[in-house]
Amino acid sequence: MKVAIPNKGRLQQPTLQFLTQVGIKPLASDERALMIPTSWDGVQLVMMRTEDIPNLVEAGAAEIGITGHDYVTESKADVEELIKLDFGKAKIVLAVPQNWDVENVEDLRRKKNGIRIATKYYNIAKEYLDKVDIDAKIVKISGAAEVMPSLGAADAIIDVVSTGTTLKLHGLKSIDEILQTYAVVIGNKYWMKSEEAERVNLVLTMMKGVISARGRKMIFMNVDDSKLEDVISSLPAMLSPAISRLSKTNAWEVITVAEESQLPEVIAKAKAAGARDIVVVNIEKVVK
Ligand SMILES: Nc1ncnc2c1ncn2[C@@H]1O[C@H](COP(=O)(O)OP(=O)(O)OP(=O)(O)O)[C@@H](O)[C@H]1O
Ligand SMILES: O=P(O)(O)OC[C@H]1O[C@H](OP(=O)(O)OP(=O)(O)O)[C@H](O)[C@@H]1O
Ligand SMILES: [Mg+2]
Repeated sequence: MKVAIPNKGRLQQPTLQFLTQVGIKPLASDERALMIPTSWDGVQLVMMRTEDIPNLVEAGAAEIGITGHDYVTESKADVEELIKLDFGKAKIVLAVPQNWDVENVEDLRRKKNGIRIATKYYNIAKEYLDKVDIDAKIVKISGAAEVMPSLGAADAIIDVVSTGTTLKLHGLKSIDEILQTYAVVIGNKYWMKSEEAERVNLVLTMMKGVISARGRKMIFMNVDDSKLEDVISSLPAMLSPAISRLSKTNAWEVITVAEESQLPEVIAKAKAAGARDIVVVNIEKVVK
């Protein structure tokens, strides 16, 4: 089976890191190779422009692919978004010059008719502008949108923002948020019927396992017999905490899983209930 992944750009490194955790490690090959074998027998990586991945997965170039939700929306490709990933997070916004007396879309609508908006997201922009009833001309570009207003090539832009540094640097401000974006695993509509269906299914299961393990920790602790009930009732768990007898004392080892964000609270409660020797361990995968 083939997995389409970005051949460069912001999503490439996090995608490779994610795949390594899934168990798909690219095997050394020519640096310029666009088709790469991996440590997972029968799984090949195909390197493509992030923007092209939705259409190419629709066309059957790969069973699944990793790209941005923004590009899936923009392309209108007939693919399924199978797994929402926890990287590549950003927003698509409408931005205007900071010195404009415009704070929101209503102000912009009042300002003038026929403004020019530079963007690489033509379809997203068109749909949005129709929805908010702004009469604009879209100037289609393929990058560097932020510089267009100062060059006089456009009045405003629709572009991707994460920290907002680039907007600020070019004297622009966001006045509306159009779309939240993130990396996604997409699938060809027909993969389930392909010869590779079984392998694809297993890869997807492992991908989901990695995502649901993120942000979770495994906790081990020792608890005396007399405190066992109190400690167990203080703990969160996927189903319920596990217990096993310690070999030499009248005590137990209690094991559970908790959200990393809740760890300080969970540990404090367990300690107060009588737990000791608390050990926190990373989880690699949680397969449901
Ligand atoms: N701060 C950000 N700026 C741009 N894109 C981001 C950001 N954060 C996440 N992304 C996402 O990364 C993807 C952009 O990847 P893409 O490879 O097309 O562009 P790039 O990383 O800017 O590289 P290049 O423009 O050099 O080709 C999009 O899906 C986008 O939503
Ligand atoms: O809100 P910020 O954190 O400033 O990020 C936004 C910037 O990041 C992207 O460019 P990228 O760095 O990917 O380079 P590019 O212009 O070559 O696409 C995007 O096109 C913006 O310019
Ligand atoms: Mg870019």
